[in-house]
Amino acid sequence: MLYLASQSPRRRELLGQIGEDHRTLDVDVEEIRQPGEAAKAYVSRVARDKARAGFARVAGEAGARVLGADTEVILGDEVFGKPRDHDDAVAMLRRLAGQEHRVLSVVWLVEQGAERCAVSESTVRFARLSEAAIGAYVASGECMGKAGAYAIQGRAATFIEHLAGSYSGVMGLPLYETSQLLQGQ
Ligand SMILES: Cc1cn([C@H]2C[C@H](O)[C@@H](COP(=O)(O)OP(=O)(O)OP(=O)(O)O)O2)c(=O)[nH]c1=O
Repeated sequence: MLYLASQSPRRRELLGQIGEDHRTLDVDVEEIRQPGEAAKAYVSRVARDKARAGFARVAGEAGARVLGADTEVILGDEVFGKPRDHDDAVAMLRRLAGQEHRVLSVVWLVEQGAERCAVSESTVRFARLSEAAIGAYVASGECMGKAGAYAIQGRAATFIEHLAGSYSGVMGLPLYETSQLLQGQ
């Protein structure tokens, strides 16, 4: 049985999109970047911790495989996770406006005796945004629970001038890379 160790509705929907039959596991992993920890190392560590925490719950089942993922928005050396509140979301969107940033999604697959991962890195360019546009977006509530305080699959689609990489990766689960991982590639 394949498990997805995630509480993210986007990840559940995305894994369903490619027809992968799975069950979900609710895991709670602390997302705190260590001082000096490189962005990619941090995203990978958190994704692996989620997959390991999930696997610990089902390790007794023969053939259990567990996916865990993490997505973060990276601007220069800064890592933007999910905003704490609306003020934090406004501050993130002000920084992203008119700029190009990276979105890093790492997926780990943990099973008995093996742990493997896949990485997806995308580049997203935001249009310049007025204070009114940022205010209206944050008031819509869509920013909450999303890395970088935006959702490409939602109204924030109107902010994105250019994307190079993986749409599903930005949304939280890179489907090409995940399917390669599941096929053992
Ligand atoms: C950039 C971006 C992120 N997101 C979401 C995907 C993730 O759910 C979230 C990033 O937070 P994560 O910490 O990666 O995931 P999560 O806490 O939501 O879920 P879990 O740890 O249980 O798997 O941001 C979008 O939905 N759209 C976007 O465009």
